[in-house]
Amino acid sequence: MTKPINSRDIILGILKEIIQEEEYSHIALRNTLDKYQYLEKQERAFITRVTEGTLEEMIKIDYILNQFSKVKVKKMKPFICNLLRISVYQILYMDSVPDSAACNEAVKIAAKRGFVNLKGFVNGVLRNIIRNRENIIFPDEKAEPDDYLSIMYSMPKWIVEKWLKTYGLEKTKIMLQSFFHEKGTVIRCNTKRISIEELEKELEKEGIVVKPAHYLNYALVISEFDTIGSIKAFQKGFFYVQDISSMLVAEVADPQKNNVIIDVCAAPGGKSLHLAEKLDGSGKVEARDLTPYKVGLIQENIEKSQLSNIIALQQDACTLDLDSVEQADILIADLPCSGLGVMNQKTDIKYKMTPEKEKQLVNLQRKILETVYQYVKKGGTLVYSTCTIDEEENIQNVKWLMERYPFQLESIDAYLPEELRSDTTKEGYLQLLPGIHQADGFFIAKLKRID
Ligand SMILES: C[S@@+](CC[C@H](N)C(=O)[O-])C[C@H]1O[C@@H](n2cnc3c(N)ncnc32)[C@H](O)[C@@H]1O
Repeated sequence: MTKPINSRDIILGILKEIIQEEEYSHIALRNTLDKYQYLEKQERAFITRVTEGTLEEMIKIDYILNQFSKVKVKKMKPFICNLLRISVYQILYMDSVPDSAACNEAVKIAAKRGFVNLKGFVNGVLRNIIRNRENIIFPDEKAEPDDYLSIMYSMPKWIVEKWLKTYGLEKTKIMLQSFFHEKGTVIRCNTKRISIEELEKELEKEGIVVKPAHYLNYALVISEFDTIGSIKAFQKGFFYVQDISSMLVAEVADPQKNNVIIDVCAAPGGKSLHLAEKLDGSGKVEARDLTPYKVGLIQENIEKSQLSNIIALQQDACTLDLDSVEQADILIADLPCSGLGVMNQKTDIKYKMTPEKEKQLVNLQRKILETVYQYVKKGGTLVYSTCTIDEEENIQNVKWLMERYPFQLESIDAYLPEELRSDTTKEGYLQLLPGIHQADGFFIAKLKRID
């Protein structure tokens, strides 16, 4: 008989993929849970909680480990380091796991994985933390606010510094806190297939908890389900998983009958599908992306949606497609970005993004914009969006575009719920901030071609 697989071993495998092999956290976790589908729901929940929790709290956990271990985190063997991290997470954040169990399991795993000589070290560090959990010394909030926020909310210091400068202490704190709140999964009803009331009933029949979402009446928040893929209403294409912020892109774009829409960075297709749905069978949406794999994802979603006015195409947005010049009534530029507005879903982003990578992304965004603006018809619309909250990737790119090319911002107030209207939306752009607004951190600007 094969030995049952230990959940903590599974968690360490996932963390290795994310931290050492640079896999995205949501993909590594999803692939592993798919592989171990036979595990009990409770065990799957434990794996998810410890993996996500350890990643969410990793800067703080490393800070604590450095305080109680002679060998600093940077010098530890990666496997032992991750083993200590998940154990500290269980000790400090999970009442359901007795301290002794977290510690003993860690020691057993160290021995089983060939680190017999480090059993004492693992045991010593963890017992030291258990004994001194009330005596951990953190940076002083008043004297060193950057360090304090960075450690208490496990956010790299360069991000904290940037946000403090742009948004001030109060908003930065709210945003940092928001990444720790469970916000449920937001879905957009495919109103061409089912009404929102019927969808609600279908989901409730499957035992799913359903609540209305903020801002838009065709969106819902769902919880208490195993995986999205296992929900029948999802398999039938009755809804799409999408945050409200992304839905607002189609609202702001405001497509009209027979419009031609080009979405230059479309995979997996959320915004394109929403726009096609709004065109109500008329016009055409070209949903483009860089690789066959990404185009395949869009195709899959088109098939599920059963919409007929949308096609998926492979096209590099940095290369001018002459046939598209001045063809689009609406151009959607939902560009690759640092993703710093969606860190509650993709926890590892904060560790993978760097100021240098962000600069490269700004260059890429500008390269794409200077190519694809040409596809907009005279008098047509360009909607620029990102899922980040850094000004360099957002309003500064919009200004950069307007300085060089014939575009001007246009008020978006008419398309937004009252609570989201402000001076900037009157001017033509919206910066959603996590925790401050009831949506992901996201940026949307609407520009009209004026030559
Ligand atoms: C923010 S995501 C788009 C999300 C999508 N609009 C949606 O709503 O589902 C950015 C996309 O840009 C694509 N991308 C990156 N570089 C690209 C390029 N040079 N040309 C076309 N697409 C690109 C990525 O593959 C990724 O799918």
